[in-house]
Amino acid sequence: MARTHILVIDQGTTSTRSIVFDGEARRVAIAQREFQQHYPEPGRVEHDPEDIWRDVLATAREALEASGIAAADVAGIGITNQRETAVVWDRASGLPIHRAIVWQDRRTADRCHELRTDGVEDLVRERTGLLVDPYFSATKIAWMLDNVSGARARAERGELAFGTIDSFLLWRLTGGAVHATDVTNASRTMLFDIHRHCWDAELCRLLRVPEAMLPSVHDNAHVYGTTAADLFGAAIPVAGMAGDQQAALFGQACFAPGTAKSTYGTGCFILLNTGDQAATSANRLLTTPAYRIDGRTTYALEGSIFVAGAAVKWLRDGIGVITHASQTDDLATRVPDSHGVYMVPAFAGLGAPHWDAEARGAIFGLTLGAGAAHLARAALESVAFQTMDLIRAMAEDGSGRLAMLRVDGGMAANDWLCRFLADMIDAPVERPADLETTARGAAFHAGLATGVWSGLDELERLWSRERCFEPSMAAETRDRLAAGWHDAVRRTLSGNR
Ligand SMILES: Nc1ncnc2c1ncn2[C@@H]1O[C@H](COP(=O)(O)OP(=O)(O)O)[C@@H](O)[C@H]1O
Ligand SMILES: O=P(O)(O)OC[C@H](O)CO
Repeated sequence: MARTHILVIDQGTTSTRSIVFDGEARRVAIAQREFQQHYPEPGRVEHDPEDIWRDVLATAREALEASGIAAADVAGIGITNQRETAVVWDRASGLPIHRAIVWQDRRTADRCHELRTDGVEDLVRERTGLLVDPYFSATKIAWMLDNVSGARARAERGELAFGTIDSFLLWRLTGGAVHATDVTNASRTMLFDIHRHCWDAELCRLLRVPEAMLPSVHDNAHVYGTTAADLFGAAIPVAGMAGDQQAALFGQACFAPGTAKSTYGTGCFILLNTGDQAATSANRLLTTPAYRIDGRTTYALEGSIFVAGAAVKWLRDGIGVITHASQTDDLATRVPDSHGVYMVPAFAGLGAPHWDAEARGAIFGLTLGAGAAHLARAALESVAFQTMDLIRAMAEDGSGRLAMLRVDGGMAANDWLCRFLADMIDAPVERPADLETTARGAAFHAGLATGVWSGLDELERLWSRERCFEPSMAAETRDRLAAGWHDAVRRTLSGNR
């Protein structure tokens, strides 16, 4: 019997999901686990790679069991992951030498400042499409090599391996046989030349990362290796890998230049397909590979927002204003406006277009009339305002007016947010029938590599829309709200650090 199902491992910032898709890309089963975040000091965020591995195995086995599909009927595994998060492990034992340093971690802000002062930024922009920021992996890797005793010498001798989460999982899934990554994850390290498609020796030297510890880099749809037989009862090919934001673009079937998606998870990442052109931005957006299939690269412009759902999580876990994230929908609907309250959620600095690692969160306009509903509304509004700024930046960079924006991620379940977003970007917001588009994108890659699906036309037909939110706000109201937001951002950037 032909193998027709795909198992996807979606390893996000706050949770790990495994999902089984059938040959029509329909979700058959899902298993999910939240895992522990470590905040050892202000500005530092770490994950224990062993927690991640434990949850990957547990959810993959659970999803397989719930689907009723035998491992032998799975055509391939797709992996998609939180990007940039850096793991360094010992090749002989397979054990990490330090907890993973997460993409939100700001500990290397000073080092990045130094690099900018040394004039490295232009080279980084030109070769990698990125800016010098602690967000990306390179300075996190160097930090581990400099702060774990003996690590740098071991890395230089080739005893240590670096990987983003995809690469670490591939290593574990294949029983230590394969050390590889895909082009989208490689491109987030600040070490990968996105035009020549290889690790850049000069950047490795400047950023002090020995090339001996880097994985080999492949297409997104590619058979990377097979799982160790004892893990699932049958060997399964690992046939697709992609960073979660690029996977979401693919899962949203944004295959044509000019199409865009925005994913609302912990952070929010807007990617605009620019075709085979690695378009550059005059507004501090990133240039990044969207996918590479059969050796052909499609690029995207990316706007990276560090805090989206995390602001809602903070309302829940940080200050206890809500007990469940979805309550923000109802709370925001209950009040006619935010009562002049603006939240600038710079909890982890500000990403595009400001790139200010030192900025800290702020709430403006509090009066005695402000309550929980206004705070919840201000948090949701801040996510839409940030999206608006980045879509305007893309338009200024020459993308033209956006015809529509496809949304996904856990927070896109929020109807109020989607309506407000359509108003603020003044374009329709389309929500797909299944919000698990990140996993779908990874499934598409694994399905292409294993022959479950034949090409992009077929994948486009598998996408379906659940709802479209049309803009209806008066331009004058939009301009007034946007002006209030920009004023709050200005004040945050000038004084709050
Ligand atoms: N209905 C909702 N309204 C607002 N925020 C939500 C809603 N549901 C989930 N969220 C937020 O979305 C995030 C979870 O989305 P998810 O895509 O699972 O994130 P990740 O992949 O980064 O772990 C959480 O930060 C949560 O606060
Ligand atoms: O975990 P998410 O979905 O917020 O995604 C994290 C991004 O990949 C970070 O670049």
